[in-house]
Amino acid sequence: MQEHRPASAYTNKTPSVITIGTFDGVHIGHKAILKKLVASAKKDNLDSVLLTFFPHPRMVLQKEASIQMLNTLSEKKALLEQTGLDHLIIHPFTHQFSRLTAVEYVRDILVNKLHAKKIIIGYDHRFGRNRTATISDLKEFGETYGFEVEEISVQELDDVAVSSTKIRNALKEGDVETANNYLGYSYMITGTVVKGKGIGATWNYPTANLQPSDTYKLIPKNGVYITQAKIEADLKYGITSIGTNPTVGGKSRTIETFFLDTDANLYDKPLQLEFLKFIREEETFENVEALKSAIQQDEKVARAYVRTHE
Ligand SMILES: Cc1cc2nc3c(=O)[nH]c(=O)nc-3n(C[C@H](O)[C@H](O)[C@H](O)COP(=O)(O)O)c2cc1C
Ligand SMILES: Nc1ncnc2c1ncn2[C@@H]1O[C@H](COP(=O)(O)OP(=O)(O)O)[C@@H](O)[C@H]1O
Repeated sequence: MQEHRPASAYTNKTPSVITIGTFDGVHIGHKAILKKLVASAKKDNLDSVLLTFFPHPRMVLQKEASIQMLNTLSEKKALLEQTGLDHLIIHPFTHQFSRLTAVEYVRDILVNKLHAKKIIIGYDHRFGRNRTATISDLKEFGETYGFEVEEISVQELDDVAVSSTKIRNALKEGDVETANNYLGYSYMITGTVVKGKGIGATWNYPTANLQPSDTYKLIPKNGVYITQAKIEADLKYGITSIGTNPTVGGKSRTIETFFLDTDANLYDKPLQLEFLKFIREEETFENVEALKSAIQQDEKVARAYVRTHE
């Protein structure tokens, strides 16, 4: 897969089959559309192209600082890499770009730049300044400029939209198993290990504090989870606490993991944490002793899980 950023960096001249969208999560519904795209490219000797916008239009137009995404851009790239897609075009969504009229966008970008022969797109796709153009406009443009439009049905699109919303909602409820079923892989948070208060190690439960790489990444509900991560080339299981650590008077939210059976030094190292199962809610314990025995119990639960999953 070749990456092009922005669209003007795309210089390939091979006629293409294109789909357009955020594809946040690259979940099983998205994969079905991408499979269709890649198969269509093969059949008609076209290059498959995904045109995506980053930052997300809502981050730019509505200044939604709180927007939460299932994938960071680099996670999305890694997931798309596995689909057989030929070209990923990441175009920055700016105010200026948003003012392109439908005809300018179709003619200058889709046709002249990307050499569209076919566009596979949802029935409700809207584009151009103020999102006024519809799929029937796109079909008319297709007659003028010589490309075909394949419409993704209500049913197919509903499956996609529903699973995206369901994944977000499931994660916000801590239900990572449902989220993972829709994603087709384990939900992950990517980032770097940073210093914490240094309390964990004094209890024999050192915890790697994960600082997510991107602020827009959706963090699952506060609570304790079974997780896994690659530590120095080995896959290790962990117990991860997401929360404000109320027992020790914490204020800000942290993502802390005690990894089973390792004593690796993880400070300043990259970490990609995969979420496997919710164990329990975050609690405010009477004292540190009660917290420690709760963590011991969490470890037992995790070890039992590992035994049945290895
Ligand atoms: C598996 C696990 C479960 C935890 N559960 C809770 C909890 O329910 N309530 C709480 O206040 N802190 C909880 N903690 C967080 C501890 O308070 C935290 O690890 C401790 O403050 C050490 O932080 P440090 O990395 O800054 O040293 C949990 C930590 C782990 C590893
Ligand atoms: N099994 C382990 N799980 C997590 N971190 C570990 C483990 N063994 C060693 N470490 C190291 O210990 C650090 C955490 O120790 P801790 O006392 O909790 O300090 P901090 O509060 O700075 O996170 C981790 O960042 C990592 O470098």
